[in-house]
Amino acid sequence: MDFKPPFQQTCKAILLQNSTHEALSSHDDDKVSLVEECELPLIDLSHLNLGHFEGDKCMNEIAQAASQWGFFQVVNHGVSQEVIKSMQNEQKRLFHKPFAEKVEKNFLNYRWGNPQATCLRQFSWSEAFHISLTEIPTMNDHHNSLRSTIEAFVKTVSGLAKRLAEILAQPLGVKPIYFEENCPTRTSYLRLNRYAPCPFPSQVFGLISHTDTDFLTIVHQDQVGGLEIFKDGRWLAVKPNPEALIVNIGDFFEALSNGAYKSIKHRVVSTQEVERLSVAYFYCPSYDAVVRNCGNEPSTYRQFTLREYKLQTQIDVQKTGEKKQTLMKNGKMRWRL
Ligand SMILES: O=C(O)CCC(=O)C(=O)O
Ligand SMILES: [Fe+2]
Repeated sequence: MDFKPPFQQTCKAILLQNSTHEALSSHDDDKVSLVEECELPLIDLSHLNLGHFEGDKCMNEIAQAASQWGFFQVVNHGVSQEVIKSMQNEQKRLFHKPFAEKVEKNFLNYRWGNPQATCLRQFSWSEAFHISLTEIPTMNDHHNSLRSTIEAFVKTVSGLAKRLAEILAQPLGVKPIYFEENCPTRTSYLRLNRYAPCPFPSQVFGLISHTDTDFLTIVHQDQVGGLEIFKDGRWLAVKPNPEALIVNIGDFFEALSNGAYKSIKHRVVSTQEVERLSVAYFYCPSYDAVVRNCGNEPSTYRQFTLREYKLQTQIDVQKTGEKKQTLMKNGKMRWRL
């Protein structure tokens, strides 16, 4: 039985339905073009344990990367190469299950493409399992090795996310207990991504441009490459470093920091030849935790909860086919004042 989602048929159907729009489309996110490659700021987390001077320097580097790039990579992060390798093997096994099985059982919240897409630029040529951390202990015994791998990965990555969030919060004057109080483990989640080879990579993205709805995201990408970030008005391809974990600031840290840290747009381009795997850990607050600027200066963001934000995002996606981070901008109805 075939494990592949019907990407090609779906894209053809979208094209048929919407040929005029596709032909006229001139959005800058539409275009897959050759972009320059960049190396993200690389931070060696072992320096945090080298005493005050080195530790403070490392913390400054983290805060600087968050404000200048919104993205950085870390090494000596505590997740062993063995766990990463085993995660990749488990992902392969999981994604290679028959498509019908993945969809019918809605196992681990399986998703593919984008059901709301009305044109190709809204379609993502990828599939994913969205795993809530509360689901992990309840996974049935068929999935013993998947469960133990996920547990090993999450155990380290969740501690890392909290640690990085606390480091980033320090210069903002956010109470050290903030994350302990507002981000219980159960509210974060893991996304296993698979980007299938795509026969027309210049026309459809692996994952369309977006920002992340969380405080921060920790990603491991394999050696294939394809992640691109929007920095200083242009797209840059992130050079893969399979030893490193990528950290990016999400919308909530941007609001909490009153814009000091940047939640920047990113996307994944498709490749024609090989599949690409990545795993992302999303560090989120509980649904009703209030996110507000904690500094002294006047806030450029109005306070909100994850519940409100998700609702707004759903409305935007239904209306426009994509998440509009621009809705964070402006007064009453919008997020950024
Ligand atoms: O696959 C990647 O490198 C990035 C994934 C991503 O941006 C996401 O899952 O939100
Ligand atoms: Fe993302």
